[in-house]
Parts: sequence; structure tokens; C-alpha cells
Amino acid sequence: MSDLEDFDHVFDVVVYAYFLGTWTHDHFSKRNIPSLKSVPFFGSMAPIIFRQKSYPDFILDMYNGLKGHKYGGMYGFMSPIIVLRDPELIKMVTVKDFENFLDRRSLFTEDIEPLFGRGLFSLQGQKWKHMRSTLSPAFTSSKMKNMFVLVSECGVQLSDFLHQCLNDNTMKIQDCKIEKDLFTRYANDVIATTALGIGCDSLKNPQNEFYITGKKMTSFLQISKKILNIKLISDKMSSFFRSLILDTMNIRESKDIVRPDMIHFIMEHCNINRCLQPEWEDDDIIAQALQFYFAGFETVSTLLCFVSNQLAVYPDVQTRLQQEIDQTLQENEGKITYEAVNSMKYLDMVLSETLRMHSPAAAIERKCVKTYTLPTEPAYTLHPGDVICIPVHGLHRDPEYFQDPDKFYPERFSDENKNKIKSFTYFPFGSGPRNCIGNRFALMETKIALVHILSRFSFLVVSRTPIPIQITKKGANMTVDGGFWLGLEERS
Ligand code: HEM
Repeated sequence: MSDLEDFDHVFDVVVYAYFLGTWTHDHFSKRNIPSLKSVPFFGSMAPIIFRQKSYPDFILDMYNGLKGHKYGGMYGFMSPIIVLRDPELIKMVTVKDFENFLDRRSLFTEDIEPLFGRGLFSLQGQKWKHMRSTLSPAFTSSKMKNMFVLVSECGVQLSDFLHQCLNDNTMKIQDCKIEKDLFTRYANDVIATTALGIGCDSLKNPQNEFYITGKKMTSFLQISKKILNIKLISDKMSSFFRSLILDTMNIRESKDIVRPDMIHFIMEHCNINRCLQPEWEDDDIIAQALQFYFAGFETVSTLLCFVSNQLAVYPDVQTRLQQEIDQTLQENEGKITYEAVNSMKYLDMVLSETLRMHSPAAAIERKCVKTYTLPTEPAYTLHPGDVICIPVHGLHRDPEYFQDPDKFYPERFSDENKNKIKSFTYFPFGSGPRNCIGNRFALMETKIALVHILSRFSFLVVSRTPIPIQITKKGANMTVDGGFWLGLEERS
């Protein structure tokens, strides 16, 4: 073959590859819809794939890249995805016309990973509706109140552990650092006791099998993608959780044990033997308990890291919060009760502002299940299977809705100011009937940890504390390279 033929051949291959990698990428331009830049094969995802941006920055750039438009398009590799910017459109999709957008894409298929595919997060259509309405009563205020005691026990374990760290010279510094791992252990213990009925103290016993298996599984979940369509959770891990939950249920049933936790609720409403839904199998029920465990593990520990960091960096906010805690405890004879924690307004404001600036879920999505035309100009018709992305982090940092958006300012959420926040611009727990089912629980759990810690200690900035917080560019994890280091001092 001559050099010229060689060149022709290479040229053909390049043209063919380019065509293959871009053939869907004119979807929006053909329809006159504004869209984000795309590159062959990766679409608009290149900054994430090539680790140029952290996940929240990627979402913020996506939002800002479509400024001036109510919605626009991006490409998730080769698939066109609609990005909504306009609060009215977000309301339409997530609330008013929710029936057309009932689902989100499922990361796990029921047959490949039944324990995850059958969980509430992944369930679709009618099955989701059934399960959601069965589980919703598990999160009412009276159920929260019942679970408060169990969570508060974990709060005591956490603050006692920190006290021991500060006072026991024999403990190694890595056991004591105020880092994500500390809060992951607390979140693990809380959800283990409330969702699965298993009491453990992962702070004192860091190597307990339950924590180690859960952590391993969480990291597998983060790399698992449906596109791979392979089983990433080993049978050993699945059967560990399967038998743990089944054994707990069987022991409770045989010994008539009643405990105010989610597993009791699940047993009451969908008893393993006499299920209200005859078509539900053991795995459908186990999947829900496990789902709560995994949904509450990473998100809550991430929120605790962010809020502790902000309190150390803004000592005036921390002092005001400690004053509120001290005063409330004084009025309650030193007892940390459900009512006392819920009465703390400043605590709620601090958490709301932390969730605005550093939402553990930077974006949410919906999948179209019935053809729908966006009621705006230019009109765009979505078909079943089409995906919508709602860039939560972009709205939370938009100066049009939150003045000086990069400033940590809990006053935005005072009684006086919070009503001024435009509807559908703030949703750290998602929006509409498919929002986070555990949101009250998550807030209660976070508040309990903070009240237990701040009544005895203060967070301090140390040389390794990340200021400002820079989320890692390595993957979609909301962590900081090098860690969320903080100091701690006992209050006098
Ligand atoms: C700070 C902590 C948490 C944050 C920021 C958070 C955030 C979210 C978000 C944004 C969604 C998607 C909502 C949507 O698409 O509109 C979600 C869904 C969900 N969350 Fe949470 N979550 C947290 C803690 C929890 C906890 C503690 C639990 C369980 C006890 C939980 C259980 C769930 C479940 C089961 C879903 C799926 C709901 C459904 O599809 O019906 N989450 N969460």
C-alpha cells in the first residue's frame, strides 16, 4: 500500500470515528435548543471523565453555561439530556405534571442486583408508588420521636468517644482526627440501629464486620454503573446483609420483640410471611431496609463534615449556636429531647445554609414516562425514556436567588427571611412526591450529633483544615482531597 493509500485509510477511520462519536450531538442544534459544548463520545461529560472539575463545579458550570435560558440541553456521552433552569419548569416536572416523570434512571437492574434494584430509590412506575406509600408512614413525626432515643444513644457514644480522644494519651492521633471517617461511623451506627435493628459502636470497635462490609459495599456502589451491567456486589456481601436482616426479623417474630425502628415498621406493614402485597418476595422487603442504610450513610456523614467545617471557620456562628444549645438544655434540665432539638431555630438555619452551599446531592434527575411538551418557548417534546437533569447546586449558588451566594450566611433562613426565598430554587432533598423520604430523619440525626458535640466541645481550624472547601475531582464523591481535618477543644 502506498503512503497516500495509508493516509486515505487513516483519514477514513478518523472520519468514521468522529461520525460515530458525534452522530447524536446535533440533537439540540437541529431543534434550535441551546446546549452545552460537547466532545466526541463523551458529550458534555468530559470535565468529569477527565477529572478537570469536581462534580458540584461541573453542575454549576452546566447551570451557568445555559444562563439566559429556561432550559437547555447537554449530552450524557451520546444521550441528549434536558437541563432545567427555570423554577416554574422545575415545579411542572417534579410536582404538577409529576405523573409524566415518575421515575429516575435506575443504576441497578432487579435481576442483576436485586437487593439494590428493588430498593425504593431504583423502583419504577407502579411498583415505586406502592412501595413509597407503604414506607412513607415510617417517617412521620411520631415515628421520628420514637426513633429519637435510639439515635441519641449514638450521639452519646460519639461525644464520649471524642472526650476519650482528647483525654486519653494512649489513643493514636489517627483514631481521633475529626475527619469524615468519624462521622461515617456515627452515621453507620445510627442507621444500623434504626433501619436494621443492630446496635453497634463503630467508634470503639472500628473493625466490626458490619461497618467494614457496609463501607466496602458503599465504595462498590460508587463505581457501579448500569452501563457495565455486571454484578459488582459480591454474593458474599449480599448474603451477609440478607441473612443479617432475615435473622433479625425471625428472632423478633419468634420472641415477640418490639423496638421503635424501621425494621419493626417494615415487619408490621409487610410481614415477611403474611405480606400485604402477595407478590413481594423476601428480597423486596430486605431491599428497603438496606436502601435506608445506604441512602443515609454517605449523605449524612458528608453533611456533618461540611457543617463542622463551617462552624470552625465561622466561630461567631459556632458561638451563637452553642448559646442556643446551652440555653435550650438549661430549660430542659440538661436533657437532650426530641422537642428540645426541634425547638432550636438557629441550629436549623445553620443546617439549611450548609445544605444550600454544599448540598450532598448536587443534582437530581427524572425520567419521562409519558410524552410531554415543556410548556415554554421554544417548545420541546420529551418521550418515554428521555432524561431531565435538575442542577440543584446551580440554583443554590445563583445570585439571582441567593445574594452573595458563596457567603455562608445562616440568616437567609431566619423566620423573617426564609419566606422570601423563591419557590423551587432550594431543594437539598429533592422536590415533589419523589423527594428524599428520609429528609426529616437525616436532619434529626445531624442535629442530634451536633447538639451532643457542641454542648461539650468546640470545633477549631487547624493547619490542615481545608479553607475554602475544595471538593475532589476524583469521581462523584463529595470528599476533599487530603481530608476534612478539624481540631477540637473541650468547653469549660
Ligand atoms: C443529608 C442527608 C440526605 C440528603 C441530602 C438526601 C438527599 C436525597 C435526594 C436529593 C434524593 C433524591 C430526591 C429527588 O429525586 O427529588 C434522595 C432520595 C432518597 N433518599 Fe435521601 N438524603 C439524605 C438522607 C437520607 C436518609 C437518612 C435516608 C433513609 C433513612 C434517605 C433515603 C432516601 C431514599 C429511600 C430516597 C429515594 C426516594 C424515592 O425514590 O422515593 N435519605 N435523598
